[in-house]
Amino acid sequence: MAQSIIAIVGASASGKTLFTQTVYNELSAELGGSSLAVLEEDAYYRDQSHLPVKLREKTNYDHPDAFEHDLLLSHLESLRAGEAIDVPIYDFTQHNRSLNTRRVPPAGVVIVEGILLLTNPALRDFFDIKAFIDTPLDVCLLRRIERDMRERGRSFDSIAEQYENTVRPMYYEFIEPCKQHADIVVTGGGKNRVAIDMVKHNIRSTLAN
Ligand SMILES: Nc1ncnc2c1ncn2[C@@H]1O[C@H](COP(=O)(O)OP(=O)(O)O)[C@@H](O)[C@H]1O
Ligand SMILES: Nc1ccn([C@@H]2O[C@H](COP(=O)(O)O)[C@@H](O)[C@H]2O)c(=O)n1
Repeated sequence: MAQSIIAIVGASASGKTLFTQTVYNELSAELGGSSLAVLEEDAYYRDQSHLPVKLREKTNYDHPDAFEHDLLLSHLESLRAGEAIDVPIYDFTQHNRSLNTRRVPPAGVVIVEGILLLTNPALRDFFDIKAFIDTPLDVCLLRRIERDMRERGRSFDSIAEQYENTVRPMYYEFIEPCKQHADIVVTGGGKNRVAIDMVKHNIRSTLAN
C-alpha cells in the first residue's frame, strides 16, 4: 500500500526525470526496488490511434486536455490501496501509446513526474508532497533541443515550431501558475543534491513508520 505519493513537476526538460531517477536509483539500491515506484505523466497522453501520424503531430501536447488524468488518478488510487496497475507505454516517435503496458506492483512510496500534474484539482489533492523543478526556460529549451533530437526523433525545425506555438505559451498559461501549489521549489534542475537528499530523507522516514 502506498503510504506517500510525491509529485515532481516543472517545465519540459527542467530536470524532472533526472531528479526522480536519481532519487529512485539511490534509494532502490539502499532499500530494495519494491519500496518505491515511479510513474510518468507522459505515459497518460491520450491514445491517438484513430488519427494519422501527420495529424497527431498537430496535437497540443502541453495542454491539460492532452492527458488522460482520470486514468492516472484511478491508477494512483489502486496503488494507494495496495493493488498493481498496468501503465500505458508512450511512444514519442509515433505520438501515441504503444500496444504494450508495464505492470507496476504496489510500493510504499510512489513518485509521479510530469508537466501538468498540478493543473488537475483531484490529482493535486491526492499528492502528499508536491515539488516544482524551477529551471529557467532558456535552459530548458537548450536541453529539450538536445534531448528531443537524440531521444525523441525530432528535427530542430519541428522543435522550434512546437516551442513557439504551444510549449512556451502553455508553460506560462498552465505550468508556471502551478508553482503556487508546490510545497518545495527546486532550483538547479535534476542535480540539486540538497533537494534530492531532502526527498530521500522524507521517503526513508515514511517507509520506517
Ligand atoms: N542540472 C542539470 N545540469 C545539466 N543537465 C541537466 C540538469 N538537469 C537535467 N539535465 C539534462 O537535461 C535534459 C532534460 O532533463 P530531463 O530530466 O529529461 O527533463 P524533464 O524530465 O523535466 O523533461 C536531460 O538530458 C538531463 O540529463
Ligand atoms: N507526442 C508528443 C508528446 C509530448 N511531447 C512533449 O513532451 C513534453 C513533456 O514531456 P517532458 O518529458 O519533456 O516533460 C511536452 O512539453 C510536449 O510538448 C511531444 O513533443 N510529443
